[in-house]
Amino acid sequence: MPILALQNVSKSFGALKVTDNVSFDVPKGQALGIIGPNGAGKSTLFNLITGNIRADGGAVQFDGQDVTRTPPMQRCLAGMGRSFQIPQPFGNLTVFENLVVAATHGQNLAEAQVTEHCANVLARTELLGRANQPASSLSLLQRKRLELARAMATGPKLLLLDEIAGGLTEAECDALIDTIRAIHAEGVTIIWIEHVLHALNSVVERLLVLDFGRIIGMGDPAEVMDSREVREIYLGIEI
Ligand SMILES: Nc1ncnc2c1ncn2[C@@H]1O[C@H](COP(=O)(O)OP(=O)(O)OP(=O)(O)O)[C@@H](O)[C@H]1O
Repeated sequence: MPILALQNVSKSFGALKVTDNVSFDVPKGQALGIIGPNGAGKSTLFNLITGNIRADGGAVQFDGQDVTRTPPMQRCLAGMGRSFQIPQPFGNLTVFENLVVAATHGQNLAEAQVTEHCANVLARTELLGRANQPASSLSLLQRKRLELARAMATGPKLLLLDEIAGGLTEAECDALIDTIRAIHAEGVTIIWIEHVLHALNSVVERLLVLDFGRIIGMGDPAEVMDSREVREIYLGIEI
């Protein structure tokens, strides 16, 4: 059974069709990459999956349940965690306090378990040494790590990452990839939108390409990247 299934999901903003009859499944434990030109509808697709925006048509199933009309908070409690393209921590709270907020509200964890759970997430995201620092004082890589940690603190079965590698140096990117790989190895299903293709392709097992809200390619990353339509539309290479 897939952990996530979209069937004919559509969304328009006025006359602009941003999600055009999109259907796909994600098996449990898989890492799926999503690529596409700016404005292709990638973040909108995440918003439809998490419930931040309501689809005009179609259905979303998560972990065997129809969640098409379920609010984002309930989807989070059911096991969907996400990072945002622009990190959105509580700047005045410490790194640890940010995780406590996520763990307390994002999953049904007993109060006595919160501290241990958050310490564990800090270790897995390599933020233990920053635990008592205000979030506003972090470097870009640390803010990306905190964004990942906040999503992990909600105890996700499905982790949605929105351009988490953007703006990092090569070395920082490699360090973040190691962390994401380790999370994936623990069995967390991942859907990752990313423009940094080498980072994405070093983690994902399957690639989905969006263009003007439509899926124009899906499958093995190397085969998808090699297809004529993807090379023409996404990479702008004339064949
Ligand atoms: N709330 C909204 N109201 C109106 N138009 C929107 C809204 N959200 C997104 N759009 C438009 O929908 C289109 C797709 O936006 P979206 O952010 O999903 O693209 P994207 O593929 O994530 O782009 P990028 O790679 O630049 O982040 C864009 O033309 C955008 O301007």
